[in-house]
Amino acid sequence: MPDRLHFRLKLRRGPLFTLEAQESLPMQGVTAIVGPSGSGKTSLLRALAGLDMGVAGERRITFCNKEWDGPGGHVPAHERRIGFVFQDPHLFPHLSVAGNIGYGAKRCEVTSFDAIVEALELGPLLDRGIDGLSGGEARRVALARALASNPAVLFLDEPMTGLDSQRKSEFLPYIARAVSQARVPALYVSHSSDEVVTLADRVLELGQGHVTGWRTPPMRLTAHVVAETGPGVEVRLDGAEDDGPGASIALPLRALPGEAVGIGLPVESVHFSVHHPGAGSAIMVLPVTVTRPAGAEGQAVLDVLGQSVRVPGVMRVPSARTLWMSVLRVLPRPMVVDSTK
Ligand SMILES: Nc1ncnc2c1ncn2[C@@H]1O[C@H](COP(=O)(O)OP(=O)(O)OP(=O)(O)O)[C@@H](O)[C@H]1O
Repeated sequence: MPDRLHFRLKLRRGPLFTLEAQESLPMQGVTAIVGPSGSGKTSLLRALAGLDMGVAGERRITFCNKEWDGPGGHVPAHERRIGFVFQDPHLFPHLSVAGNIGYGAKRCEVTSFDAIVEALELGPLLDRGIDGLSGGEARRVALARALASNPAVLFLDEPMTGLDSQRKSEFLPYIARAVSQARVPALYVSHSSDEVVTLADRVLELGQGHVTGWRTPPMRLTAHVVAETGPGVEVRLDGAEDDGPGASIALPLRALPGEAVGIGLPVESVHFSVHHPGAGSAIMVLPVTVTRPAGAEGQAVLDVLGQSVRVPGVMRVPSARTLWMSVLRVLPRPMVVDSTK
């Protein structure tokens, strides 16, 4: 079982808002924290980080069996080994890109500077000043600086704020790569679950200062537009057979034939069977292979027509087993994760 971050908090922010939340988060992979504006996402992250200690209230926080806040005392924020990436990159204007990344590294023993620079493709920028970096480059530098501080956990608070959708979809794979290569767990705050769907292993929802539940991230697949249909487009998964229960889905989206579209299928609409389900109510039936069975965290990895897809651990079946995946219905409709439009 992975280590966990346990917390129980009751903190008053202003006259009208109280963060009252209790949860236990696995410290493995990416945990997205989503919720509407003002629901307390940033307040939660700051409380867990040990910032805002002036706010009166109750705090019990244990990170990987180490008490951060509680009867045993208080670990100051700078000793929690949190790599923080904020909405604003907050880079040091007097330092080069390399200097910014190395700033965190100076305070800790770090051997992975080169690996971080490589994972985030920052090599060509190292000698530059930070003036003139694009929004996406600045975010990569901020992420690299956080990783170089050798963190035990990353806290990402809407790090893509202000980036356009093209830059967002470019930045996401960098986060995914950095998190998996550095093997550091991450809490990722976002307004939009679409934004983190490619990253998150699990999604915690907040509403009005309370945890309202856990949501399973949709299964993400890439498809290509095959036709415009008037109200939208028809998309098809690459490699799907032309006949049989279609591998195509109608999407309410403006896009041109040939364009790639990322779609998220709600897991409630996806079923698996050992035998072909035959013609029925499925709008899509596809053969899939189990690449990695569900582990402790309940995520299995499947090969779906050459795409690697993570799904909750419904299948405790051996590797290499072939199954049939039926998309029975799509609730409320396939979520458009990203597109070039
Ligand atoms: N320093 C403060 N003083 C008074 N009220 C505060 C303070 N910080 C936050 N709040 C209030 O706490 C509530 C939660 O704010 P918070 O920033 O945690 O929400 P959020 O979910 O991160 O919002 P957003 O998505 O807009 O960033 C809001 O009502 C906010 O006005």
